Amino acid sequence: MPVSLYASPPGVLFPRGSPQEWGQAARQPPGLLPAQCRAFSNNKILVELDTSSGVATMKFKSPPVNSLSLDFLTEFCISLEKLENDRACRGLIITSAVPRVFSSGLDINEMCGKSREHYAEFWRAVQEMWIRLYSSNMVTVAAINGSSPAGGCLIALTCDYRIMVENPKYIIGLNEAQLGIVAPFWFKDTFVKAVGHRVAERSLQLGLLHSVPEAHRIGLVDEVVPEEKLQEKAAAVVAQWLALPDHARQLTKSMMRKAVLDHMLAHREEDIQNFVNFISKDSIQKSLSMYMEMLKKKKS
Ligand SMILES: CCCCCCCCCC/C=C\CC(=O)SCCNC(=O)CCNC(=O)[C@H](O)C(C)(C)COP(=O)(O)OP(=O)(O)OC[C@H]1O[C@@H](n2cnc3c(N)ncnc32)[C@H](O)[C@@H]1OP(=O)(O)O
Repeated sequence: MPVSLYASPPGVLFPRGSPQEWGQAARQPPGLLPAQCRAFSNNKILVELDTSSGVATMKFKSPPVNSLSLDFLTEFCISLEKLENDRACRGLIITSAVPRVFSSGLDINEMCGKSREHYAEFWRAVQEMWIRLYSSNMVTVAAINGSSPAGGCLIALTCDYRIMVENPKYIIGLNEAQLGIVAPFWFKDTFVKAVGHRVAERSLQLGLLHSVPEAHRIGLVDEVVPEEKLQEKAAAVVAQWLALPDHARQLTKSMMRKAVLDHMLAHREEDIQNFVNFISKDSIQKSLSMYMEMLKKKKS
């Protein structure tokens, strides 16, 4: 019997209704998937569950860069909730269906020129995503097949294990400082837990985006593999973790993560107010606009 880490997840984000109804229309037509496979999909995410192994693969499919918009985050949380409530699912591999990018992080458009109410709603959705993934009962593995800055890196850090594809063009890290913004305390805590205080402090202050070998060296990713080996490796890692009794692994996970999770939950509303006040400042809006301009110029 799975042990619930947080028996009643916060769930403030969702329009209450039936999560079962969601995605039905997008189910794969019969015959395209093996009998032991179930799939559901929405605009931005595809999930395939292999019921024989109990492992689901979640693929981000929101081109051009899988940025974490409010819609994306909502669909992500609903997908996580569905899997968490599905007794057939014990493990989750998160990866990207968009070439060369795992996720570009929070959608900067959601943080520019919007109302305070919008910023609050957006930030609550970012928190919700992290809470659900960080407290998940499932074994979670990030199969990072592309660049993964800022919020994209946070998703990977929030998983139990990270495997990244070796590619000299891919980068990963919490680069918020480079945008003139600040990674909040729970991003920082998640990072510190993975790489240790000294490495995290230097990386955060400088807003570093690490190459794949460097990310491996500092412990930001656990393993590096060639692209063609990624799915096989991720499946092997999940199988290894799932070989343990669920209750022992889940309680251990809960114990290891409790302090960080409790700290965040205790300061959730304050964190939303901090975000809204911070992001509404003219100087921050200017920094973000300049960063977006820079991204666009880089292309031309
Ligand atoms: C006191 C403390 C209080 C606490 C305050 C809290 C403050 C806020 C904390 C916020 C926390 C997290 C922040 C983030 O996650 S911000 C997002 C940071 N992300 C990045 O810096 C990544 C930027 N993108 C890239 O580097 C590259 O796009 C890429 C991912 C490496 C891919 O490169 P590419 O060459 O394949 O693609 P590119 O041509 O650059 O981009 C294609 C189009 O996508 C647009 N775009 C890219 N990233 C984003 C994004 N994050 N949001 C929105 N749009 C994005 C890009 O502009 C291109 O658009 P277009 O085609 O030109 O229109």
